[in-house]
Amino acid sequence: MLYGSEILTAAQMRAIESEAMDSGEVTGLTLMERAGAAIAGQIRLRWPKPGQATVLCGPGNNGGDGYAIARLLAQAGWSLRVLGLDNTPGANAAEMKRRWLETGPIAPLTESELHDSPASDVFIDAIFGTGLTRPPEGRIAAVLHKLGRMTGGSSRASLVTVDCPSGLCMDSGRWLGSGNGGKGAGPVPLEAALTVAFDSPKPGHLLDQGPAACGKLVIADIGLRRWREDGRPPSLSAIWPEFPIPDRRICSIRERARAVLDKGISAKGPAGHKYSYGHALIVAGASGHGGAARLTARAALRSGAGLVTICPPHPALSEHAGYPDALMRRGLDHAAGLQAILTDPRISALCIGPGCGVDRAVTFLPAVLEQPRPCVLDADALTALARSPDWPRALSGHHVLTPHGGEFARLFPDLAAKLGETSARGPAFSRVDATREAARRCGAVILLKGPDTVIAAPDGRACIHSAFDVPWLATAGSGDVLAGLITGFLARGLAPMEAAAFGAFVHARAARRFGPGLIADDLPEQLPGVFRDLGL
Ligand SMILES: NC(=O)C1=CN([C@@H]2O[C@H](COP(=O)(O)OP(=O)(O)OC[C@H]3O[C@@H](n4cnc5c(N)ncnc54)[C@H](OP(=O)(O)O)[C@@H]3O)[C@@H](O)[C@H]2O)[C@H](O)CC1
Ligand SMILES: [K+]
Repeated sequence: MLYGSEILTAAQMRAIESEAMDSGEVTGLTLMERAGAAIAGQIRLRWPKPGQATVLCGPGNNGGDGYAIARLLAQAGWSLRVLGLDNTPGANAAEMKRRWLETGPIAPLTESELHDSPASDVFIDAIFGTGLTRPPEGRIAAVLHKLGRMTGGSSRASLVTVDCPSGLCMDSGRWLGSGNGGKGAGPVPLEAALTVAFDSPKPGHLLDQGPAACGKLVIADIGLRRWREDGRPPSLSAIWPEFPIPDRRICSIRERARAVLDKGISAKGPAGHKYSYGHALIVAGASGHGGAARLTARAALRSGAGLVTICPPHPALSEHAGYPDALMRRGLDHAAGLQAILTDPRISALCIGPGCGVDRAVTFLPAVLEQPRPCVLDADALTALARSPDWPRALSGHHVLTPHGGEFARLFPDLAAKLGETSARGPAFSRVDATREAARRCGAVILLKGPDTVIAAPDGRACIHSAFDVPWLATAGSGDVLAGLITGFLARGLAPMEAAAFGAFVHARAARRFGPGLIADDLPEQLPGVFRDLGL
């Protein structure tokens, strides 16, 4: 499995925190002090000259962190205005509140007090963290609304959030009380410059509205590693461009990439020949639609598969002449023809869908699905699949489905509808929940495309691949290239979950390497450089 870093849900984080405290080796107050120090440190790193800060403290331990931050910044010469609630929080937060009161006053946490605050270099949102259970309402909703307006848009540089922007569900990256896309009855979504979270990223930092809301994400080590690393494999991990946690057992993407490829039965080595690296077959479509399948085939070739054959109908063969000459072409008109080709045991993976045409995919799907080779189903094949009754029964663990949101909705309309519903209680249903459930139902690996691509296996393993930093990857044909990469890695012998995760990773690396102005044709050409950069 290709891991970037482990992701913990809010409940898992709480459990680890409790375990640490129960051990007697660390107290909750120490953890809170470390959390406060980590955030105060990050603020001082970015604003080295002491300035004016306004800290908004909520009812629980997130608020406790806020009081600790206020005290530490005041000790460092900052001017502070602290807004808080007239409540008695849990013991640790109460102690932090008491310590702050030795330094300065607490104004009521209201919209008008926030409005009257002196101009601030930094606003610190310590209202809700992992303990958010429902959408903010009433007075706190009004405060968040005001905070969003004061720090959004061009002034967003001044908002720092403790653990997460308040109101954001840490398990889903959705604003509680809002429908899909952050719209609905919730507060003005906050747009932070910086979010400092503790120990591990949470799904909500990387999914859906989370990345836009969090801004720059920093993960602070508060000394919980020993209780986190209990030997169990992570059930959810992230692959993302930045790896801010250097001590993680799963941090080095280069090492992981090498290990993943070495595990493939056909890792390229000095003694290999082309058939050792697999043979990928791409079912292409009729004349006029050849580009998509050829992008897939070129990506499969560049992924390191030993041979790639593209199979359009005979009349369309001429359309595929020319570059790349390494690509093999073979006419394919009937399902029986496919069965004949597949008597060659050296064909080690298939792809059907890109540029295939839905009718042709309908014709070929039964023959593709009934044989045991690993196979990527993309684009038109997913539309064709959704049309066949009881389709989940035709799939199994060697199939990889790569739907975008629309294709996912065709295959799993109930899950897509649930993702669009307004969540009145946390945790909200997430893209990880939806993808995991989809994989479980059909027994195949599902890769749900997006800037927050989620990959899930039927056994519950899941991975988020974050590519919010490469918006230019959303270009025509980009998905065809991804399908080709995964097919190539399958042909080389990677397990379906690994092939999908590694495909997503390499795909985004290629886009990142090229930069803006990218078209899908550029992606396969970037792959040699990507592999070289990874030392593969
Ligand atoms: N991870 C760690 O090891 C550490 C985390 N720290 C910080 O602690 C918070 C989590 O603290 P917690 O107290 O569990 O939760 P919150 O502070 O986020 O909020 C809990 C209180 O808020 C109430 N609540 C929840 N939703 C709403 C709402 N919509 N409106 C009003 N009030 C709400 C909730 O009340 P309930 O009625 O739901 O019980 C709680 O009173 C974590 O994020 C970190 O910042 C530690 O400081 C360091 C270790
Ligand atoms: K917060």
